Amino acid sequence: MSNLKIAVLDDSANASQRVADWSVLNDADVTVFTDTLKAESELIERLRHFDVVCLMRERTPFPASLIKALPKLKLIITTGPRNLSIDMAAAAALHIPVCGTESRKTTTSEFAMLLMLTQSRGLLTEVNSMRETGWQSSLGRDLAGLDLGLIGLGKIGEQMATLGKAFGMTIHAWSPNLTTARCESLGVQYQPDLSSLMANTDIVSVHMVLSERSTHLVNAAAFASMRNDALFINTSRGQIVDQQALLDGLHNGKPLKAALDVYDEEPLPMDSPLRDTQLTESGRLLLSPHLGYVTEQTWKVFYSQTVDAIAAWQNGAPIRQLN
Ligand SMILES: NC(=O)C1=CN([C@@H]2O[C@H](COP(=O)(O)OP(=O)(O)OC[C@H]3O[C@@H](n4cnc5c(N)ncnc54)[C@H](OP(=O)(O)O)[C@@H]3O)[C@@H](O)[C@H]2O)C=CC1
Ligand SMILES: O=C(O)C(=O)CO
Repeated sequence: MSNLKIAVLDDSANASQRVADWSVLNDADVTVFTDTLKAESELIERLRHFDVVCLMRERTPFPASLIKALPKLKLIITTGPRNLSIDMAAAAALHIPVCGTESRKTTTSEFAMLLMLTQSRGLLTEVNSMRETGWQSSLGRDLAGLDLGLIGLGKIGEQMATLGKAFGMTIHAWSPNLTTARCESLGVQYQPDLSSLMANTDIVSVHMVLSERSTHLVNAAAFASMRNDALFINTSRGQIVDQQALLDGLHNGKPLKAALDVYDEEPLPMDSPLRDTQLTESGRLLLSPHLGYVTEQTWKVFYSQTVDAIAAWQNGAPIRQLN
């Protein structure tokens, strides 16, 4: 195959040059785009000459109409184990394989702990007040001794339980199909339903996969059952949480604080109600730009497996296909 044209859609500027070794591919021409286009006509114009498209997560919509409009497209690679923005049936119908990569569970759990620590100590407001020549304005809270509630005890949830215990927290968990046996094996307190988890913990962190059955799982009733002083963290997917219910909850003090890494739409639109300055400037709502998985080590896994998948596909060898 000659002159394989590869498009990489990655909003982390220069990451591809730093961590990927494209030279192992035969006669490949790689172009990296760091801006995120949403309009289909612009995406068609950008991608129509490419044979392979590599998507760094779910920011770019990849519906059937786009897939059908890309005449040269032969292979799609996405980072991570799933990508809900790709119309998998349309790709399959056109015999375009879609490959995924592995993900490091430690990367996102470390970031969720960072959000937890930052919000518990009011770090951002303190740092900002220092920059403005102020000095100590709030009392922080130790994590040790607090109850941590995990919605989901899968790969990342399990890692959160390990980290939370290392900080001296008592770990509780709930998810629709979670078993007491799994909780016992991980030294975690099983909670029978979401409202019990919300009511019995100081910090709640979401670690579920998004699908129809988890969309708006965390709703107004769940926020209403939270403790006073509670902190809410979401590093999973924006749609698992009813955003309006979270905003209403914050205005009513339940949760008292929140930290979000993921949104219904990414990048987060400038006019999103989540950018409520009353909440963000007071430090009650911390917003990060989907950083949970963005580290050198994870990017090396993503890019090395991306390059390997393209090389295998070029050579007719088996590839890790998603379905
Ligand atoms: N912020 C970031 O950068 C990153 C975010 N993530 C996100 O973190 C979340 C957790 O990831 P991870 O721990 O690997 O997930 P897992 O695959 O381990 O699943 C976590 C839990 O989600 C539930 N679940 C599984 N499949 C589905 C489904 N189809 N619909 C609804 N619920 C489901 C299960 O709970 P039950 O058995 O009760 O159904 C499971 O225990 C995901 O949303 C992932 O996208 C991951 C990496 C980086
Ligand atoms: O797995 C995911 O869903 C991510 O966000 C990154 O791998």
